[in-house]
Amino acid sequence: MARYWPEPPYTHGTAPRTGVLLVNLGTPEAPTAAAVRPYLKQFLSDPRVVEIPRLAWWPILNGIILNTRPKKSAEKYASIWMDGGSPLKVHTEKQAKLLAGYLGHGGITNVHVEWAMRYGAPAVPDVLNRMKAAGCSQILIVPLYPQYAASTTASVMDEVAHCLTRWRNLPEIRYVRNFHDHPGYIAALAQSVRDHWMKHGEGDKLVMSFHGVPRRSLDLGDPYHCECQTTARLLAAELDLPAERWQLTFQSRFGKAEWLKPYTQPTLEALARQGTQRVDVLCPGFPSDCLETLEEIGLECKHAFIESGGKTFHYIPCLNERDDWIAALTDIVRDHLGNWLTLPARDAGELAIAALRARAAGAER
Ligand SMILES: C=CC1=C(C)c2cc3[nH]c(cc4nc(cc5[nH]c(cc1n2)c(C)c5CCC(=O)O)C(CCC(=O)O)=C4C)c(C)c3C=C
Ligand SMILES: [Fe+2]
Ligand SMILES: [Fe+2]
Repeated sequence: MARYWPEPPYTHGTAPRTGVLLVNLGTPEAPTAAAVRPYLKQFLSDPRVVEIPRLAWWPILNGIILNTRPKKSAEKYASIWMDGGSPLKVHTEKQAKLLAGYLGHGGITNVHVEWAMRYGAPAVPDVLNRMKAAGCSQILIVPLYPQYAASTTASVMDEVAHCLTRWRNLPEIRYVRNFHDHPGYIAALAQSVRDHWMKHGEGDKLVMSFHGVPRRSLDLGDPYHCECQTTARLLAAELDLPAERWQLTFQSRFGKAEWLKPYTQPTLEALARQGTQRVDVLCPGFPSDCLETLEEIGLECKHAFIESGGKTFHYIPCLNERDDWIAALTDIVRDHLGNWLTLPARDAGELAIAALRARAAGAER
C-alpha cells in the first residue's frame, strides 16, 4: 500500500504524529457477482444503513437480496468500470495523493495522509493500524460526505470507535462532521457547472440530485435533508439561478419504504413530459463519481428522460480531481488540524531546549 507522506521526511527529525484519514463508502474489488456479494453483505448488515430489527432483516438480506442483487449490480458496475478499478476507489485514491501534495505545498509536510473504505478494502481498521505503526498519535478522520447522515458519516465514526476498542494507547481523534456549506466546496461545484456550460451551453433546468435516505431518518432528526437543501440553495445562489431554473431531487432509493422526495428519475420523466427540452444533472453530494452517478444518473436517468420525450440530457461530472475541490479539501483539513499543526514547531522547540540543557549541563561539569 502506497503511503503519501513526502520524501525526504520531516524537518524536525521524527515520524509525523499527525495523520489524516479520508474515508469513502466502499466498492467491490471487481465487477462480478462474487465480488459484489461480500461488499453488499457488509454494507447492508450495518445497522446504521438498514434500521430494521436484525431478526426481521437477516432472512430478507440473506434469503433474497444477496441472492439476486449481486448479479444485477455487477452488470451495472461492469458498465462503468475503469482501467484502475471501480471509479469510487480510483478517485478516492487520487484525492488522497493530491491532498498530501497540496498540504505539502502549503508548508504542511509532516502529515501522514491515508485513505480507506467503510465497506470492503482498504478497511478502516487496517489503515488505522498502519497509521499507528507509523507513529500517528493524533488522527483527523475525514468522511468524504459533504452532508452529514447517520447512515454514512456516523457509520464511519462507529467503525473508527470500534477499531479503537482494541487499542491500549489511544490516539487523539478529530473528525470532519460535514462540509455542506463550505465556501470552497460550493465554489468548486459552481465552477464545475460553469465549466460545463462554457463547453456545452446552458440547459433549461439544473437538477441537483443527492443520494436519498429513508424519510423516517428525517423524522427521527437526521440533518441530512436540511444539509442537502442548504448546499443546493448556496449553489443556486452562487450561480445566480432563479428558482425556476433549478431543482433538488433524491436518487438511489433502496427498498420499499418511502425515501426523501422528490425522487430523481420520476422528476426527470415529469420534466420531459412537461416539455423541458434539456436538463443538466449534477450530483453535489458525491465528491467522487461512482456507480450512483455514472450508471444511475448518466445511463439510467438519461435513458428515462429521453424515453419520456426529453431532447438532451447532460450529466455534469463530480468534483473528482478538480483543482478547486482539492484546494477546498485542503482548507477543510487544515482548519480541522488546527493546533495540531503547531506540533513540528513544538518538537523543534523541545529539541532546541534539550540541546540548551545538554550544553548547560556540559558547562557545569
Ligand atoms: C452520498 C451519500 C450516501 C448516502 C446518504 C447513502 C445512503 C444509503 N445507501 C444505501 C444503499 C446503497 N447505496 C449504494 C451505493 C452507494 N451509496 C453511496 C453513497 C451514499 N449512500 C455511494 C457513493 C455508492 C456507490 C458505491 C460504488 O461502488 O460506486 C448501494 C450499492 C450499489 C447497488 O447495489 O446498487 C446500495 C445498496 C442505503 C440503504 C442508504 C441509507 C440508508
Ligand atoms: Fe448508498
Ligand atoms: Fe443506485
